[in-house]
Amino acid sequence: MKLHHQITGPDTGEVVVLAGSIGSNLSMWDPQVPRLVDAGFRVVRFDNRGHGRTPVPDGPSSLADLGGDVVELLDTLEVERAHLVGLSLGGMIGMWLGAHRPSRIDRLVLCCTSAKLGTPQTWRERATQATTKGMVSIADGSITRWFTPGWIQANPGLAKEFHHMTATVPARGYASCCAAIGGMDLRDALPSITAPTLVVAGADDPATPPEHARLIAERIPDARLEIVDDAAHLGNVEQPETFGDLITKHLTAR
Ligand SMILES: O=C(O)CC1=CCC(=O)O1
Repeated sequence: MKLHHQITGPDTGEVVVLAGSIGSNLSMWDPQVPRLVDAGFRVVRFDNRGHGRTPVPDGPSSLADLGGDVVELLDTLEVERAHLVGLSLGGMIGMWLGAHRPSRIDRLVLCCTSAKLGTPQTWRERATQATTKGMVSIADGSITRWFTPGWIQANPGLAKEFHHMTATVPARGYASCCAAIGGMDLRDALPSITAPTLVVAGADDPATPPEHARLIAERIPDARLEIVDDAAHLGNVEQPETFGDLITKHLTAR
């Protein structure tokens, strides 16, 4: 599927693809783009299928479908090899690509993500909630997982914007990506990833807690783990400087 995307930064820069969470759109990466562009990268970010301005697929998707979308995007842009920074569902896409399309991936940063999350039933229920109760009910739940209570209290305007971001995702698009997460188990694929990998977790993330990050870092050869304090699931928004530093240092380390 053709992904709606946005490119920022010099044509000659190494390409960094930013892959986001379920219920988001490419603007979730706003805090990291200027830093990456300053470091000389050409930043490519996209809306997952069924999210933002990318079309809604017919029926459930698999993680291989979402990974295939990114490969198609790289092909369209004539990019042979890119770094990938993914958060949550975006990190799952990154792990899938690292394991199944290793020639297309340079370095990986896997933020607030999991190699296996919940059960197929959990995600069928989430999909049914989206299509029967509506996306405002999904957004009401997401916001409490995405941010710590203190951050929401201190940033009511931004919290409202992120609530709106999820509430306006098409329910069938969200449900399609729920199926991809429910059907995913990347645990046995992790040891085959050869890309230099940084795993970042939010210490207060209730959705993909630090122990999920630890498992990923233990199974990917030579991966490094960082746990960021005072961050829930959208750690890149709650702790933008720390995430920006970690990502940029990992991608530029020689
Ligand atoms: O449940 C949430 O909103 C957190 C989450 C799990 C996978 C993902 O992309 O976001």
